[in-house]
Amino acid sequence: MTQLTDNPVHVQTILDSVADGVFTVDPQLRITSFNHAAEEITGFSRAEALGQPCCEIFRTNVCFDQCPLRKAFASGENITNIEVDVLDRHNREIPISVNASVLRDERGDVIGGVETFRDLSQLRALANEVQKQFSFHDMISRNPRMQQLFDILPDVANSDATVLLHGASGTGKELFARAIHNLSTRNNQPLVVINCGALPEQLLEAEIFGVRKGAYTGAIANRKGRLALAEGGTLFLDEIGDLPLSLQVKLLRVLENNEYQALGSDETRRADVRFVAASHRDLAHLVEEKRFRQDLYYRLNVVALHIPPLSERDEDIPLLLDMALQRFCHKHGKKIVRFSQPALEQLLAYPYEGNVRELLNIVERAVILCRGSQIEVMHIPALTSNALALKKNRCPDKDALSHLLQRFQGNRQQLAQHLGIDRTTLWRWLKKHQLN
Ligand SMILES: Nc1ncnc2c1ncn2[C@@H]1O[C@H](COP(=O)(O)OP(=O)(O)OP(=O)(O)O)[C@@H](O)[C@H]1O
Repeated sequence: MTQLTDNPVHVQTILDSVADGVFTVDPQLRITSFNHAAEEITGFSRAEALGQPCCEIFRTNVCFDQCPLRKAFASGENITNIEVDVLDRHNREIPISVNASVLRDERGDVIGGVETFRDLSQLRALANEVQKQFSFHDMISRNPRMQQLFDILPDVANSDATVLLHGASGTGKELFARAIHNLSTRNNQPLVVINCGALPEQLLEAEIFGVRKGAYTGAIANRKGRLALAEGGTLFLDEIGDLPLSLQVKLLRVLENNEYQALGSDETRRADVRFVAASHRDLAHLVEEKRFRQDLYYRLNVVALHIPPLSERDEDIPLLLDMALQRFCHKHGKKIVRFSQPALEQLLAYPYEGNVRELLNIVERAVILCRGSQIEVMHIPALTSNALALKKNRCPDKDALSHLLQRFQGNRQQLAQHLGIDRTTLWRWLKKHQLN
């Protein structure tokens, strides 16, 4: 009995009825069949394609080093769902997903290969649309609590009121501060950032309020503080909970009547500045412990916004992973199109105690390590118990920390990077053990 597939016309009709592009090649990779969808996606006609080397017609970014058909020939295994870009007849890049398999005769000898591919343009466009829909001033989130914050931010920004941002490290407090500044009428004046936890008291005072020549040994000239640099604009006081009590009094005075004095000077200056402060610590708790002035707390707490940690917004992780992949591929000039399924599962299950910052670090590292077109499990750091302890933001003991400090020859930036923590956290740890 003759089989349906014995008749080449039937075979072509069957192939043409498939929505995916399909072409076959001989062992020398010359095209032996080309279906209708392949014509549609590539823009080349069947007549043009037949007999040509497949890399002349089906021009992808992996033809020369990662050709799926060659891989299938070499391994004898099917290659599935590789995402690549193909150039159509008019040199437009089209994202596609490719499968490749070897074709054998009855004796098992290789007689060619078949490649099928699906146009992902619409899917990609949809994904971009989703990203846009959930984006707000460089931030992305589909979490209802975050969306509420995005919603009220324009009004908050317009009010010129002091804002207190509360959220764990890496949740995006600085991005919120920037959005508030950019949405406010002060947006044509500077936004100046100062981290209140990163400097010892005297230097911090000089940094915020400015310093008069001779106020202390290192003060060799008059210098403007960040408050003066932010004139007309916004001053973002990060880690306000770390502000020493003496400076809290000074700051309160600026908040109450816009007046301050530079370090070592008795000349009173006026400031026209909007304040946004942030803390990863609960300021009310610090007030109870008498480490933060209650009057300053009330002054700062006019509009308080709480940014939820990433662990309370799982729905954001896939969005952030996609955004991070795009961002770091662009930065490092790579063409990685996705995460493999096992890698994605691992990334979705990750604890991200360092919040969005940690997620970004993990993806950037993976992008740097990855040579192929998708991120694999091996590109993602495994969670060791040591890493887990550090992730919980627990401070290591004094010996361990001092040993690490020596290993990095006192370079705090490198040490913080090594530990996967920000410099402020490291500074707190060093302070705790009196290592600074
Ligand atoms: N929702 C978000 N969408 C996109 N990127 C984000 C988002 N939230 C945070 N990021 C990114 O994560 C990183 C950390 O954010 P940011 O510095 O604003 O956090 P933070 O809360 O101020 O941290 P810290 O308390 O340690 O100073 C930045 O690179 C920021 O761009």
